[in-house]
Amino acid sequence: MVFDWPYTLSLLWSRDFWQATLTVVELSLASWAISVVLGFGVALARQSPAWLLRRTAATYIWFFRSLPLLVLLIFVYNFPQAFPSTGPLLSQPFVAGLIALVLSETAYIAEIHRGALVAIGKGQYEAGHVLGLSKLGLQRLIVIPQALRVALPALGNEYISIVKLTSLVSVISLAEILLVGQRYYTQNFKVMETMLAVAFYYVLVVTVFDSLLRRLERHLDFSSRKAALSDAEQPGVIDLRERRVQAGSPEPEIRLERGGKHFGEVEVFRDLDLAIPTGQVVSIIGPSGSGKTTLIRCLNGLETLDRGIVHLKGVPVLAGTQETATIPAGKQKRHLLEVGMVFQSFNLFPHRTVLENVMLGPIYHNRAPRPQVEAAARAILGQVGMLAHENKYPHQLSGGQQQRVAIARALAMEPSILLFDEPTSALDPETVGEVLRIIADLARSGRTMVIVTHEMKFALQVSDRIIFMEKGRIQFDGTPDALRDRPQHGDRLAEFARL
Ligand SMILES: Nc1ncnc2c1ncn2[C@@H]1O[C@H](COP(=O)(O)OP(=O)(O)OP(=O)(O)O)[C@@H](O)[C@H]1O
Repeated sequence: MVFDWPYTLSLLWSRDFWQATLTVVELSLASWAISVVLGFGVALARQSPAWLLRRTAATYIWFFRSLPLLVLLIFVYNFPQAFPSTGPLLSQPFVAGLIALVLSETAYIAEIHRGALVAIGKGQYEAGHVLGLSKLGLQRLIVIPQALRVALPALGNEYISIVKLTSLVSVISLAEILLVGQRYYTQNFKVMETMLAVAFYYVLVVTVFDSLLRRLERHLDFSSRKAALSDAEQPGVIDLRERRVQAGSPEPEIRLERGGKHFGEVEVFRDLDLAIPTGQVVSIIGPSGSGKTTLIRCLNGLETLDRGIVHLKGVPVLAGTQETATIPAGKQKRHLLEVGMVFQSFNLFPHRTVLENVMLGPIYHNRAPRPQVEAAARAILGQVGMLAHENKYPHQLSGGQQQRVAIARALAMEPSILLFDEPTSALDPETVGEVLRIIADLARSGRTMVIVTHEMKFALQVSDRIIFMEKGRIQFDGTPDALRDRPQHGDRLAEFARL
């Protein structure tokens, strides 16, 4: 047999093949784009706390992954036999092919998204929560950009699979590349020559889109961006120590009334009362597992209380799940913006620069026009000594620098109370000092602060009040001097504080 090269080459500018290639591109892109969006919804539903939603999503994924696409195509195309009213729509091979591909691909893509969503740490959601982002805002600004970057290589792969799967649509007579090839070789019997041209068109589509997806991947890959120092001028340096807050309000800045919390069998605390007056700096110390972190997480709604009420300046803002009082979500959110939080593990948004991290909250809440927010963010970054790093991404910073940015991010929301959850525990000993210096400056500024810490010396130096917690109970609540003056008879606190 002589291979007819001139015939194969002539197929490369065949109008029928180029038309079919356009159909394949349209069908595959539309199927992919729709499945990427719907798949995200199914992935979210798969993780939903609502049992029915979770089960429905899981059943959808199970069913459509089990069903061969060919069966689905024939079923959708012949659906009008049972429901004639769907005829005008589903008897069009392109529409029937699109629906079958979307039904099937949404199930696969949902699992890709789920993998990407799992890769986003709980800390990212918590950081979004303390900045007062709504569920939608959190998805749009924090989750989707990060999940997309994680999922993109697998989504690109799925696109290539879809391009190849479009060849199955030939069974419902859509004039795609394979069907055009079949029509040619059934007339001239030049199977090999025709199929070589068919292969060329598929490879062409895949190669073009693969290179476009790679470009998009590179564009979204913030980890490979250059770490450039900024030469921005410090706009109006404000010394943290000069920003004294008016103290002396009759109501405590924050108050927990009869707080109770347990995790399963473990009761963390019960009937706990705590009131922090405006301008007071309180350090909470105590052995591991005594409930310090859970306590401050309950103060800003990161953990739900079982019992008790949290009041901000006398207004109830959070109620335990077993309380009869309910507080509207909108009211909770508005008030909780007053409570800033700095986490042990920083929880900066890795896909945003230092400046963008600091600006995110005020921009989201429309606190001021963008140039004003930017100037304020730069001023705060200057205060924490991070202005030169404003254009860097979090992974390009040391732990201490990341924590200073996290403090700046919390300050940018102008909270009336700042909670610190072991802010130096994740740091190298060399960088602990730089973060403690910033916190000490803030403490001297008259801000209301609650610091959970294991840094005893630091707590004694900067705090107005020390609380020692053990087994969920407050065992000591007094000034640093009162703690130092305690008789040294080897009790638990003296032993813990090594006084
Ligand atoms: N999400 C959770 N699920 C189940 N148990 C939890 C959870 N978080 C905390 N606990 C438990 O609650 C208790 C108090 O933990 P918490 O983290 O508040 O203590 P801590 O005093 O801050 O400890 P550390 O100083 O080690 O951070 C511990 O027994 C802990 O195991």
